[in-house]
Amino acid sequence: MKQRGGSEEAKRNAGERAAEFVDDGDVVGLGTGSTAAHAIRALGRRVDAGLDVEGVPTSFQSRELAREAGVPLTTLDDVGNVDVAIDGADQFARESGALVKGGGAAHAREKIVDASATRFVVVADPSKAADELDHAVPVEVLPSARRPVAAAVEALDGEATLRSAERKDGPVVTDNGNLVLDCAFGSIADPGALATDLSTTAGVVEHGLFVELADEVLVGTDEGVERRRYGAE
Ligand SMILES: O=C(CO)[C@H](O)[C@H](O)COP(=O)(O)O
Repeated sequence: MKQRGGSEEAKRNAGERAAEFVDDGDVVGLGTGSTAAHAIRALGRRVDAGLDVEGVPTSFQSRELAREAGVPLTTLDDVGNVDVAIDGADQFARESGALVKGGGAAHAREKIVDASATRFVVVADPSKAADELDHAVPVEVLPSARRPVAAAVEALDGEATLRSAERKDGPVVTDNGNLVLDCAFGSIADPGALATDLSTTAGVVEHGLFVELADEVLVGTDEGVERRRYGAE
């Protein structure tokens, strides 16, 4: 699995704390990435100890990991929504809890699962915190829409770069068979407005701005976990 961001200890602390929030009988959204992976493994240990849960994976990676960890799986088709979603982020805004996600190109499925959750818990390390979001926004596009979407991003004063695969010649292809444009906009003063602009661009399957979705962010450090809550709880 790709290693991004802060220390493994910080990620483990955040992921393991989030797994404690899951109750018997819950359906759990299983996020993607190295921090969410700690939550999936911790959940697997709780299942071994008798916890009755089902997980909805957000990617090929989280499905494989859940199987290895012994977390029983279901689908949104079967259950409709999840009780708790636990997922990572590439960046979060300290004040609003708005997120940039999609470092693992899984943001389309992640958004479907995370948005369906009664409680969406983000797990992160301190390197992900920002006063204003400025991380490039991953945009999943239909392959035939790559150039028109790149032009639309430019019209929004952004710069779109096709994400390249690392151990394959050519582009990253998502779990849904699409391409990813990493779109740099500099500092994003109004993530909600940019999210609307991207969502209404023809050919965009999903973008990595998650605005007003997170209920809390657990920021792991080497020493423990800081809990930041957002929205009405
Ligand atoms: O959005 C994601 C995948 O699409 C990940 O949650 C995000 O990239 C954070 O990953 P990590 O915990 O490995 O830093």
